[in-house]
Amino acid sequence: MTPPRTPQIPVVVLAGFLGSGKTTLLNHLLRNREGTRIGVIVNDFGSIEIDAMTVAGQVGSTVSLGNGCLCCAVDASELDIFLETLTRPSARLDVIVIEASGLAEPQELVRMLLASENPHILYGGLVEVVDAAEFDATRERHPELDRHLAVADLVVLNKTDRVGEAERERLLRAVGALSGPAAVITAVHGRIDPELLFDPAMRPDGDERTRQLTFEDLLREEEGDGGHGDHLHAAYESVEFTSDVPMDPRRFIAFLDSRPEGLYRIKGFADFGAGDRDNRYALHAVGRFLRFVPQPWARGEQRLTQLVMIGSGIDAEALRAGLAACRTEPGTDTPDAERAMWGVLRYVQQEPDPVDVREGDVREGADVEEAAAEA
Ligand SMILES: Nc1nc2c(ncn2[C@@H]2O[C@H](COP(=O)(O)OP(=O)(O)OP(=O)(O)O)[C@@H](O)[C@H]2O)c(=O)[nH]1
Repeated sequence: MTPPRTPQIPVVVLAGFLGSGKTTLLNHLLRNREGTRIGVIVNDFGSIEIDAMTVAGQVGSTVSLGNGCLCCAVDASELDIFLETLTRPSARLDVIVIEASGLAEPQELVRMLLASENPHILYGGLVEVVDAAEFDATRERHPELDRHLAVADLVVLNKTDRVGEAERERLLRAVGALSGPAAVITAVHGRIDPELLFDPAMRPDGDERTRQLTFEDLLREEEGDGGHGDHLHAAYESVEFTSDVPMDPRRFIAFLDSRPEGLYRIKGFADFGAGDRDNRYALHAVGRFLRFVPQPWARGEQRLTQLVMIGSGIDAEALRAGLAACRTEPGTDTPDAERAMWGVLRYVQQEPDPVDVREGDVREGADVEEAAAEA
C-alpha cells in the first residue's frame, strides 16, 4: 500500500430536506470555525454564497452550482472541476463541505466523491439534517427520507426548539430506528460542535493564532456574552486515550465496530506495531463513518496511539478499558499481524468502497441544468 503523498482535505456532505436547516448549520460552522479554513460547494444559487464569503472571509473558496443540481450531474467531471479549484494549494483549505440541494439523493454525491480521482480529497462522511417539527409530514411526502437516513453517518435532529420534550424523545427513537448505527444528535439552529465534523486546523506557522481580530470575533462580540450560547462543548464529553504499546488490529477494529451510539466522533492516530512498521494510521470517525489514512512515521518519532473521542452519555472508563484491552500483549506482535491488518485496510480509501455506497440506492443521472462554477 502506498500512503498518500499529498495532504488530503476531508469532504463532508451536508444533506437534508428543503428547509431542514442545512444553510443555518453551515453558517454556524463557518462562524465557529476557529481558524479552520472551510471551502463550501453549494448548489442552491444565492442561498449561502454571500454568507460563506462574508462570514468566513473566504472569497474564492466558494463554488456555486448555479441552477444545477449536483446530485443529478450525469458525470462526475463537473464536481471534479469544483473540487480541483478548492484543493489548489493557494486556497489552503482544511475541509470542504458540500451542501446538497434539499431534493438531492445524497448517496449519489457520496458515490461521486468516492469515485473521484482527485488525490487531494478524502471523503469525510454524510451528515443528514432533519427538521424535528416536520419529520412526520416530510416522511409522508418524501418516503425516500428513510433511505437517506439509512445511509447517513451522522443525523442532526434540528429545530428541537419547536417540539416538546416528549415529542423530542419520540422523534429521537423514530429517527434512530431508521438511521441504524448512525449517531443521532439534537440541535437548535444547527448549533453542533464543529469538531464533530472536522478537526480544528493546526497551522505550524501559527498565522491563524496570532491573527488580528477577525470578522468572526466581531460576530461573536455582536452576539454578546462571547457567543457562549454556542458553547457546545458543555453538552459533549471528550475522552482521551494514549498508549505506547501497539494496538492489536483485530481487537481494535472489533472495538470500533461496536462503539457506543453516543460516541459521535473519534480522531487521532493508531500504531499497529508489526501490522505496519512504516506507517501510523490517522483515524477519522464521524458517527458510524470510519476512515484510516496511513501516514509514514517521521524519523525518530515516538510510536504512540493517541485518540480523542467525543460524545454524550458515554462511559469514559469503559471506553478507556475497552481500548486498553486492544493493546497487543508481549509475544503477540508476530508476522501474523500483517494478515490481521486486513480489517483495518477495509477502511483505507483506495477505491470506491461498497461498504460506503449502496449501489441499489444510487439513482441514475438525470438531466441537469448547466452548472456554473464561480470560484
Ligand atoms: N425554530 C427554528 N428554526 C430554524 C432552526 N434551524 C433553522 N431554522 C429556520 O428554518 C428555515 C430554513 O433553514 P435553512 O437553513 O435555510 O434550511 P435549508 O435546509 O438550507 O433549506 P433549503 O436550502 O431550502 O433546502 C430558516 O428560516 C431558518 O432560520 C431551528 O433549530 N429552529
